[in-house]
This record gives sequence, structure tokens and C-alpha cells, in this order.
Amino acid sequence: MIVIGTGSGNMVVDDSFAGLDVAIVEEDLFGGTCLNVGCIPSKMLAYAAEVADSVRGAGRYDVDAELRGVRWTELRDRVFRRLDAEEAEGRAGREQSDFVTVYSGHARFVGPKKLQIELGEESIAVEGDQIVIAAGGRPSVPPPVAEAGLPYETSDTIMRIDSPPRRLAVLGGGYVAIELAHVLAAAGSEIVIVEQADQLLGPQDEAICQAFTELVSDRYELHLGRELTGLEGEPGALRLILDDGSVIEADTLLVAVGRTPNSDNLDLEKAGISTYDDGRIVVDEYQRTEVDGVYALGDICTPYPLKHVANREAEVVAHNLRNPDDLRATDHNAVPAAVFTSPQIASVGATEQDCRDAGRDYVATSTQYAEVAYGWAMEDSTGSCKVLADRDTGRLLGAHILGPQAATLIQPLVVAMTLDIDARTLAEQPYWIHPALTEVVSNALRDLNA
Ligand SMILES: Cc1cc2nc3c(=O)[nH]c(=O)nc-3n(C[C@H](O)[C@H](O)[C@H](O)COP(=O)(O)OP(=O)(O)OC[C@H]3O[C@@H](n4cnc5c(N)ncnc54)[C@H](O)[C@@H]3O)c2cc1C
Ligand SMILES: NC(=O)c1ccc[n+]([C@@H]2O[C@H](COP(=O)([O-])OP(=O)(O)OC[C@H]3O[C@@H](n4cnc5c(N)ncnc54)[C@H](O)[C@@H]3O)[C@@H](O)[C@H]2O)c1
Repeated sequence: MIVIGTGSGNMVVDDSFAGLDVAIVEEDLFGGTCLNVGCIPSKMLAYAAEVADSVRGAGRYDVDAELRGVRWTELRDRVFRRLDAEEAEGRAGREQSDFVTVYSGHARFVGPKKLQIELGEESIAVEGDQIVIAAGGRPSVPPPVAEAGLPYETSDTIMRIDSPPRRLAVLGGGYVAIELAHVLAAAGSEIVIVEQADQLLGPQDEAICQAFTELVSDRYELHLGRELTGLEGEPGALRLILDDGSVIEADTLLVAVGRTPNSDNLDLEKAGISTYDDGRIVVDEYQRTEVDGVYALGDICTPYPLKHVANREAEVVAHNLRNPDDLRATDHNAVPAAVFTSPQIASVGATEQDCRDAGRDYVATSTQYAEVAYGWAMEDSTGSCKVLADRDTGRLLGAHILGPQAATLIQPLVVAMTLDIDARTLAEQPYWIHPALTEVVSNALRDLNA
């Protein structure tokens, strides 16, 4: 068996495969995006940003506190000391295995089940009865940036910079942009965001997008509905030229306009494996590609490029490799996601605009953090929880939370949607702790009257 990529791909292999000769191929850091340049470092940094924000905002709770600074270099080193050690440990663990061989190089297909692995100057051929493609994706870089010949950062690099930029221009207003803008703003950078859509975090529920965009508009300089047409200047003194002719000056540029699946570097045509126009590998519900015995998982194929989805797909692939006569399908219903910024945003299922566009007969309610006791304690004036349900059945269709701890508060709603518990049952059957913040969720469910 051959596994390409050690993000969620690495999770496929456990001792139940010990009877096989397993090759794991990784061209970069062991553990993939999440551990090294994605979810984990960004959240470790975001937590520090949250602490800094709490100190800055302590006065509203009649607490005297003053933020003397964020020690970026120490913070960065603490985060990556831990993660680099995890990376090394993960690699060593596999290298010591007696049924796994780790190849540190780039894999390409030369036939349906044949790969060539480039190992520096040399390359070796490997063949597998079963192959798992888990090669993930990389930050997309639009032509005006790629062609300018000037330095820029992506999520792969910016978390390891030596000092926070004085003025950071961020291209894009999605997940990466909003999370890393929060981190660097807390560390002292002035933030300018250029987003082609008219609001930040476009695919979120319309009420959340609008509220969040308004909330940060006095924190960051926003250029919405704008395209970048050129990048000029010199390293450390960049000029971004926008389509309305305006010019933004910044010392550093973070490009965060989405990610490109790594399918274009695998010579998939030699294997007979096809991709969609956006580069994602075509798989069926069992994660099978068109070639028998070749599976794909995670960002290289999924419509939901999130770590918890990649992990779930890895579990499905592992099961299906072990049980080819009893295949399991991946369930992509009720996939939740959270944006770890300030305030947090979390969502699951349909947005209100989805329900409207689909012509659904639905009911929606929105409760405010300010309406529950814990929200009073927090002096919160902007948090909200929106719940959408089918008018006839009370079946939950979606939920969208903006406010502190949103990523945690959404979980009962995810559980209810997954286990098909209707809104009334979820509101009335379990006890909801008083006066916890979860009351913002139970109140929204009660208000639905569904
Ligand atoms: C800044 C950032 C923050 C994020 N935060 C979150 C979050 O909070 N929550 C969340 O759910 N998701 C988050 N994500 C998304 C999440 O990181 C990804 O969905 C997930 O890591 C994808 O896992 P994967 O296994 O598919 O790919 P990856 O983890 O990218 O692994 C692919 C591996 O394959 C290797 N590879 C690629 N091509 C080859 C080749 N030809 N030969 C050999 N090796 C190859 C790569 O080097 C890489 O190590 C974040 C992403 C970013 C960028
Ligand atoms: N907390 C999390 O779960 C988390 C965090 C980070 C990343 N991720 C995953 O990684 C994926 C990639 O994140 P991302 O932020 O790079 O992509 P994204 O798709 O979330 O956002 C990209 C944004 O850039 C804008 N854009 C695209 N081209 C542009 C251009 N030329 N000029 C200006 N704006 C442009 C888009 O309109 C969009 O708003 C996400 O979709 C998500 O699945 C998840």
C-alpha cells in the first residue's frame, strides 16, 4: 500500500495494516498543513491574540489592566517549538515502524498503480495494489502577485515571520485572511484587507457576514468589492494597485485568496484519474477514484476543505481498504465549521439565503447573547445565534453563531442535525445548564416554535 501525503493520509495507517508493506511518501513537513502551517499554529496564535484582546478590554468589567505588549518572537517560538517537536516525533514514529517505509520526496504517477518518487538527485519506482492520495492543497496566488517578482507571504510563511509587519495588506477576506488578520492585529500590525466580494466571509449566512463586516470595519481598513490589478514597489515598501485606481501602501502582503488542490503535480492523467475544473480529484461516496484500489481523501478531493472532514474521510478510506466487500460511505451532512477570530463564528448546514434560494418552507429565529444572563456577565452587545428549521417537521436545517465561544456553542446543534433530533425535542428534552452561554442556543430553539 502507498500513501501520498502525511496530513490526514498518515491517519489511515495503523497496526491493522501490519501484514502489508506500506510506503508513506511526504515531500515536506511530516503531519501536513494542519499541524505545521494550518489549524494548530493559527489557533495557538489566535488564543494569545484573544488573551491580549481580553486585557485590552478589561476596563469594561471594571478591571484595571494595561497591555504592555505581545512578545511576538517568544510567542512564535513557543508555538513552533512544540509543533516542530510533534512533527519530528511523528516522522520518527513512522520511520521506526517495521512495516512502514517513509520516503521523503515528491511522488508522481507513471501508470495506474505505479509511482516514481523523486528523492533529491535520485528517484525510485514503487508499485502498490492499494494507493491513497492525500496530497492536500496549497495557497493560491493570483497573477498580479505571482508576476510582480516582489516578496509576499502566505499562510505557509507568515506565522513564522520575525516580527509583526507595521502595516499588513491582506488579499482576500475569507477564513485565512480573517484569522491571521486577528492574530497580527493583536500583535500590533495595522491591517488593510482587499476582498473582491462586497462583504467578508462571503459563504457564511448573510446576517453573520453583514454583522461581522460591520464589526471589523472600524478595526481594519477594508477595501471591499475590489480586485488587485498590480503590485509595485520594493521589498518592505509595497504598493497594491486596485481596479478603481486606488493605491494601498504596506510593508508586507499576505495572500489569502483560497487554496489549490495539489492534483496538478501528480501526473494523474498517467494513472487515468480525473479531476473537476477546480482541481479536486473525482471520487465516489466511498472515496474511490476511477482506478480500482486507488482512493483519495481530504483537501485534494473533498468539497469541504476542513481538517475534521479530512480526518473523517481518512477513517472511511481505512475502513474501505480493510473491508472492500463492506464499503462505508462518507457522510457530508451537517459539516460544521468555525472561524477562530474575534468574535468567533460557527456554522452548520444551510444558510438563510440557501433556504430561500431552495424555496424551502422554513422558520428562522435569532437570539442575542445580550438576552441571556451569561451574555450580561460578558457585557456582550453583538453576539447572536440564528437557527433555521423546517416549518412542518421542526427538523433543523442550519445554525449560525457569531460571538464568544461560537465554535463550542454550535456542537449541540451539530449533534441534533446529525442524529435527526428536531428543534423542539432538543430545546425541551435535555437540561440546559443555567446560566451558561448555551442558553443562547436553547432560547433560539424555543423561539422557533417549530
Ligand atoms: C492557515 C490555515 C488554518 C486552518 N485552520 C483550520 C481549522 O481551524 N479547522 C479546520 O477544520 N481546518 C483548518 N484548515 C484546513 C485544514 O488545514 C485542511 O483542511 C487539512 O489540513 C487538509 O488535510 P489533508 O490531509 O487533506 O492535506 P494536508 O494536510 O495538506 O497534507 C497533504 C500532504 O501531502 C504532501 N504532498 C503533496 N503533494 C505530494 C506529492 N506529490 N508527494 C509527496 N507528498 C506530497 C504535502 O507536503 C502535505 O504534507 C486550515 C488551513 C489553513 C491553511
Ligand atoms: N477555521 C477554519 O476552519 C479554517 C481556517 C483557515 C482555512 N480554512 C480552510 O482553508 C480554505 C482556504 O482558506 P482561504 O481563506 O484561503 O480561502 P476562502 O475561500 O475562505 O477565502 C478566500 C477569499 O478570497 C477572496 N478572493 C479570491 N480571489 C481574490 C482576489 N484576486 N482578490 C481579492 N479577493 C479574492 C474570495 O472572495 C474569498 O472571500 C477555507 O475554505 C477553509 O476550508 C479553514
